[in-house]
This record gives sequence, structure tokens and C-alpha cells, in this order.
Amino acid sequence: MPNSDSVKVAVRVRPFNQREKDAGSRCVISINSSTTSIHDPKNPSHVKSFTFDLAYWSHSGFLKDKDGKLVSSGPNSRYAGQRDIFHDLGEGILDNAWQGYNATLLAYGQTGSGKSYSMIGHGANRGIIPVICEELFKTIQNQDTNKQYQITFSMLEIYNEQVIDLLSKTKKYGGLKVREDQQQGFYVDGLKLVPCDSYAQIERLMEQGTKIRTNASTSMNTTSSRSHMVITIHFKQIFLKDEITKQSIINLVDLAGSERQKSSGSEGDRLKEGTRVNLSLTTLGNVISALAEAAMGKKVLHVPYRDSVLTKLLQSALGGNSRTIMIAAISPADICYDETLSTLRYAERTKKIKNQAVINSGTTAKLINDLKMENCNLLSRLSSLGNSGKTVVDETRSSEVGQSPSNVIILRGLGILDKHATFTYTDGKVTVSPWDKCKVIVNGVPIVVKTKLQHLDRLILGSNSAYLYIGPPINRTCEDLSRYDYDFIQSELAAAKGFSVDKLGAANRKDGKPDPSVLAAFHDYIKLMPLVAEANQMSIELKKDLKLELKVKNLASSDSRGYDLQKEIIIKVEHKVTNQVWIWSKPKFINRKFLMEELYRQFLNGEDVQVDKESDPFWDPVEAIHLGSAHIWLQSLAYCMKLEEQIELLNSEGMEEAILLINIIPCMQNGRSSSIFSVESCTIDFWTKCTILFTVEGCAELCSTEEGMAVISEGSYIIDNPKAGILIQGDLDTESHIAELYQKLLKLEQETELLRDINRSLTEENIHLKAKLKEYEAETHFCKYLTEVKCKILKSPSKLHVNKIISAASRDSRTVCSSRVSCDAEFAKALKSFYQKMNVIRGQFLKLQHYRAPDEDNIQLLRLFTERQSHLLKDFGEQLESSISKLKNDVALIVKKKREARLQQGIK
Ligand SMILES: Nc1ncnc2c1ncn2[C@@H]1O[C@H](COP(=O)(O)OP(=O)(O)OP(=O)(O)O)[C@@H](O)[C@H]1O
Repeated sequence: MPNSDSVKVAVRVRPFNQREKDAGSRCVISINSSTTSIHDPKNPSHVKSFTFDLAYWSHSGFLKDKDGKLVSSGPNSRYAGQRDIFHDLGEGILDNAWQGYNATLLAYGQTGSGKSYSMIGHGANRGIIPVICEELFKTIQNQDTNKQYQITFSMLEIYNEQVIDLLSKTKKYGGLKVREDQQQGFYVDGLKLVPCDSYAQIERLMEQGTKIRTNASTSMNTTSSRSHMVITIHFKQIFLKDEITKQSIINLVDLAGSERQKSSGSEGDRLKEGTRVNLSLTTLGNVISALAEAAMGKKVLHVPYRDSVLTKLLQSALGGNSRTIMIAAISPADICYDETLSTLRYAERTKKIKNQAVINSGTTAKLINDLKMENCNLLSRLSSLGNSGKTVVDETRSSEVGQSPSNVIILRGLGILDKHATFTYTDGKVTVSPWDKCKVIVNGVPIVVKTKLQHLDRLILGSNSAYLYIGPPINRTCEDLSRYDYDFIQSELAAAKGFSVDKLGAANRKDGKPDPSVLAAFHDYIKLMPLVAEANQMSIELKKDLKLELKVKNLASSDSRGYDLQKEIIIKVEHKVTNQVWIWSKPKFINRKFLMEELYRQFLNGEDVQVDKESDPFWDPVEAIHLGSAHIWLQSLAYCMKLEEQIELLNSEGMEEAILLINIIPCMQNGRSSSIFSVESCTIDFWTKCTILFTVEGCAELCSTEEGMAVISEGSYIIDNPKAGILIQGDLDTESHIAELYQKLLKLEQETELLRDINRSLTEENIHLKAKLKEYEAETHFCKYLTEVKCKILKSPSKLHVNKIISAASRDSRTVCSSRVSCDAEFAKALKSFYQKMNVIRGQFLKLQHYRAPDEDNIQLLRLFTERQSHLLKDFGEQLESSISKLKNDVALIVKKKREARLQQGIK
């Protein structure tokens, strides 16, 4: 009788990894019994809760025992260790298998969320798969002799819709084929099914399979988390006396990192979607959604099992003859909020799926004979599989390392040459020396000469193959090796290149906590770094002459309090021969990377890799590149005043790219006279090819009809023809206001005249200050000057006077900014931030100045007006104070750093 079971779902939250700890991440997950809640880091009162069959807290409350096993730290700890997971989930799978049910265990979650840890495990913390296998053999040993058992083990990887046999040393180009059989459904043709008679044998097979997986397909380290791994155990019981057989198929699936679904989109790329890497995961999502809807009584006409390799192989596990469990692995960190939320939603859909499990049994004597025959055949096919896979440096001589079989240690991987490096063991010490120009990096630093290795040194050979050096026993300590993971090695490499969370400005916030957007950018950088290294290596081997580099782009420079708002990692691509430069977004790069891998695989297979430009992932047509942005205030235009400004164009690193002369004259729709503007400010982005992109803030609806100018998105204008005039038409409900505005205009003209005077005197003061600035040592002088500005403001008799002081300070800061920018990027950054704050404050003051006092007779209104004015003034004063003190701090820090640097260099 079919047994209708829902898919069982368990969620597990892992501890913070080192990078999350270093970045001061906050935990956004809480677990209470079977309810898992996730707290929105941007809005802590915003909580979403999910109920699953099981929820495991593995985030805290643990310690390491003498064998390195993570165990609960005390009676109050809620920590769920590997044994707990096996107890709740693994034992159930084994019970099912003994009863003759098929069973499937899937691990789903973003990269690094703990899927492999739960499934395979790490060191002494063995995961659910090895423990299931061990327990299976233990139970078999204790069974009576009237039964016979047959166990076969297979291990495959699905990458880019290709099936790779992880137990086979011979690689089949294009992968193994998935075929359909009326009785057994979908199966992989030619997959090695290894008969096993002990747990030790399975352990060896798993070790070998894992080793092949890391370097399978394109020899790239970074592909393993984009592939799905499926271990299948066929378990048959033959009851000799009763002539009954029972069989069960246990599928254990470590899915690819789920976040890739989104980030590999080819949006904005002229080339098609570069990969079918995600096809299996996307289809799995579609299958799960369809089955969940069917389980809720909706009419589902088609479940798309046939759309991908993974869903074909898991057909019985999803909605079919299997008892299925999903572990949703999640990260606790605030930075992973979006991914974690999407994992929880995915898991919620999965738990709705209903399966129809049946016991697989048979009763004929013929079947027994068949099975015996098959058993003998399989045992005879059993091949001896490779050794332990550890790389050992011989004590007696030098060990050469490289791709060629003539080496003592044969290593394969992207960028590893035939003869790559030599390890030498003399007097109890191991040294490494790279061959010729081969890439060898030790602890984040590239080496060119013979280098002595210390226990636990990190090595990268070629573009991206990472190793941890374990020294001779005498040098070993009881240090925890698990911290030296792939992320650690990448973060170390980034730090050696001068890239860190601090460098990105994470500590800029007042509360001292890293900004989530900065953390996200850092996270992206670390993840993209190995991909960029691989792309560069492929470019070299395919002779594409491209150099790719990661860059940080500031999207919005700062908010009104000067905090950096958003940063984004972009990829600068330069053609080494033509010097053409392209800027690729992260999704575009990921898309291209997949296409590059496809081309590279063809290259490795000896196929023709000549492609025309249009379909070459290493090529793009020349395009406009963002040079930088400048921010200007358009307030004056609202009063029909001409705008004349001279501002710096700052690039994404806050460095001056050019000086911009702005001259904007208000005009009507027909190009004559003046018009009304409802805009407050605008950012002007400059691109190569004379393209200017305007992003206007604070306006209602804008449109443009001018030739040569196109509206590319709401509020954004692109002007391709530099000669074309700039016309911005505001909401023209103006007729009724004309008279009123005319009056205003008259008054404003007087004020404008006054402002021009101020401007003149400021220019003089500016020149004077420039001369003054040259006389003094810049840092000390600037601090002093800021104190002066502050004093002036505090003593100022009127609003106009304060405005004048701020304008002067703002201009001075710009002057200083331009003079320092070239010599000190950090100083320029601090000044840029200060300048922007000054501009904001200046804008607020302009506003303040134009508020008109109500009639003097109306005491009530007058009081309100005064209160509001003084409130605004106070707020303004506070902002000013904080800006000045921040700049002072920044400057003091920079001065300190410089002094330290000088001292180090011995320059007094
Ligand atoms: N429950 C846990 N307890 C302790 N450490 C854990 C736990 N879960 C994960 N980790 C650690 O977190 C890191 C990432 O885990 P893991 O490699 O299992 O992630 P993953 O989801 O399989 O990533 P990928 O998709 O890249 O394969 C590992 O160093 C692992 O040791």
C-alpha cells in the first residue's frame, strides 16, 4: 500500500565563520522548538517565522573535546551536534531502508551554509553520510545468517548538466548520459556501481570521489560549490528461507550553492545566459513548487522533472516512491539575510510535497539466483581504487610538483604547469621553490625564490589550487585546522593585496559597527577573487590578452550624515594590447565566466576554440565607461537664478578625475525665458564618448523632448550630443503662481546681488587661504582652520553670515581637497566626505534663508516660526559640529599614520 508522507524538512544554523566574526556580524536567526525566526537587520522589529519538522541550533553553546569533536558546552546548551542530526534523521533513513522503502536526503542552502558539513562532515565531526554507511554495516554484522545482503555504492557529480562519475578515473567527454527505463525510471548509463562489503571500503571511495570532485570538469576549484553531488546506496536484503527480497535505494544529495540562481543572470549582457549550471537547481525549484501546489489541491498539469538532469534522477524522491528529508542549511549572519530568507521560503514550499512510498519487495527463487549472479559479477568488476590522496614530501630527496606524470607529486589544476615547483626536505625543514615564472603564493604573498615553509602555512599553486602545509610531527601543535578553510585563504590573499573591511570604510559608522552594505561588498570581493584569478588564467592560456581586476564602486557617496551608503564590486576588464577598458557588473562577469569555462573545456578537449567576436566571452564592443560623478545643488534654479559652479569630478575611489565648469541657465519649455524647477539636487555622471548622465533627486516627474537627449529611466537623462542644450521641465502648474513668483524674483535678485558680493569676497578669501595653506604643514594647519571655522559659526550674528562662513569652509575644503588628492587618497576621501556634508548643510541653509517670517501681528504664528527656525538651527549646528569633529578625527588619524610610516622609514 502506498504511504502518503510529506517531505520532512529540518533547518540547521551553523556557527559564524572567521570572516563573519572578524566583521562583527550579528546573528539574525533564533530557534524556539520547531520554529525558526529570522530578523531583518535593517528593521529589527521585522521578524518572519517558519515552522519545520525539526530545527537545529548549531550556532553556539559548543566546545571542542580532546578528539576535536564539537560537543555541547553544558546542560543549558541547545547545541545540536553531528550525532544529534544522525539520531533524528539518519536513523530514520536506515529504518526505512531496512523496511524496503527508498529514502532520499537533500542538503539545500547557499554556498558555505554548512551543507557538506552536515552531509559529509569535517575531521572528527563526521557527517550523516559516513555515519549512515557505518551503522548499516554494523547492523548487518549483527543479523542472522538466513539473510544475504548486497550493497553497491555510486558517487556522481552534476555540473553544467553533465554527469561526471566520481569513482571513475577515466573521464568521458560530455559526461555520462541519463537514460530512461520503463521499470527503473531514469538512470545514469555507464555509472560505476561499486559493490561494498565494509564501511572502510565506502570510506575510501568517498575520499577518492571527493578528491576527483574538486578538480573535475574545468580543473577549477571554484566549480565544486556549483555542482551537485549525488551518492546512491543500493541496499538489497535476501531472505533465503522465505524467498523474499527487499531493496531500497538511498540517495544522499549535496546540492550546489543555492545563491547562484540569482547572481548568474545574464542581464545586461549581449551574450546569452552563459550556463546551464543553475538549470538543475532552477528546475528543482520548479518541480518543488508544482508538487507543493498539487499537494494543496491545485490542478497541476505538468511537473517538469524532465527539464534537468538532477530532477530526472530525483524523480522518485520528489512526489514519488521515496521517504524524503531536506536539510536547509543556513548562515546566522546579518549579511546573508536575503539568501537565508530565500532558503527558508524554499524549505517551506518543500515541506508541502507529498510522496507515495511503497515497500520494494519480491518473492521468487529465480530473483535470488539473479541477484547472486549479479553480486558475483559486480564483485569481479570491483576495481582497486587509488591511494589515500595525501601529498607527502619525501624525506630523502626533492619532490617535483606539476601536471606531468614524471613529477613525484602530480597536481592538476588551472595554471599548474607541467613542472611547477619543487619541495625539498633537508635537516627537518621543507622549502618550496617555484619553477621559472610559475605562480606560488605562500600565506597570501607570491614567492619567486626558495622559501622555507612553517607548519600550517597556506599555499596557492597556479591560479587557484589551495593547500595547507602540515609540517613534520615535531612541529605540529594542537591548533584547530578547520579555521584554515578556502575563505580564510582568500581573505588572506585579499589582505595581502591591501583589501579589508576596514579599507572599505566599514568602521565609518558612528556606532562603530560595520555597515552591512560594506560587509556585503567585502563578501562579494572574497567570493569573486578566485573567479577572477581563474578568468585571468584562462585568458592567458587561450591567448585572449585580457586582464581582469576587481574594483570597488561607490554608488552613492554619502548620506546627509556622511555615512557611506552603498558599494558595489565591479570588474575592470582591460585589453592588454589595445588598452580598451570595459567595466562589467558582477552578474555579467559571472555569466561570462561560465561561457569562458565552456570555451576552456573545449580547449582542454582539443576542440577548435576559434569563435567569432560576437560570441566570444572574452570580447565586447567599445562602450561608454563611467569616469566619475559630481554633485551639484539646483536650489538656485528654483528661484530662476543662474548657476555657475566649478566642481571636481570624483571617480569611484573618491579621487579627482577632472574639474567641471557648470553653467546652467533656467529657461522655459520653448527654450526662452525662465522656468520653474522642482528639483533639489542632481548628480552628474560623466562617461567616455562625451556622454553625460543626469540623475535628478527630489523631483516629481520629468520629461525631455530635446534632440540629442534621452530619458533613460525616471529622472535620468543621457545627453549624447554635447552641443545639445540641457532642458529640464518641471511640473508646470505655474500660471497661478506667476504673480507671486515675480515678487519673489525681485527680492531674490537683490539677494542674488548680495550673494555675488559674497562670492567675490569668498574668492578673494579663497586665494588668500590658498597662499596661507601653502605656508604651513598641511595637516596641522587644516585642523587649526577647522577650529576657526567652528568658532566663527558659533559666534555668528546672523544666518547669512553663517552661510557665508560655510560657503567659505566648503570652498576651502575643496581647494585643500584638490591639492591633497593626488598625494594622499585617504586624506582626499575624508575631505570629500566633509565637502559633501558641507554642501548638504549649505543647501539646508539656503532653504532656511528663504523661509519668510509670518506677519508680525500674528504672535502665535510668529512664535511657531521662531521655534521652528531655532530647531532647524540647532539641528544644523549639531550636524556641523559632528562633521567637523569627524574630519578632525580623520585628519588626526591620517597624520598619525603618516608619522608612523615616516618613523618606520627613518625619516624624521
Ligand atoms: N554545524 C556546524 N558546526 C560547525 N561548523 C560548521 C557547521 N556547519 C558548517 N560549518 C563550517 O562552515 C564552513 C562551510 O560549511 P560547508 O563547507 O559545509 O558549506 P557548504 O554549504 O557545503 O558550501 P559549498 O556550497 O561551498 O559546498 C565549513 O568550514 C564548516 O566546517
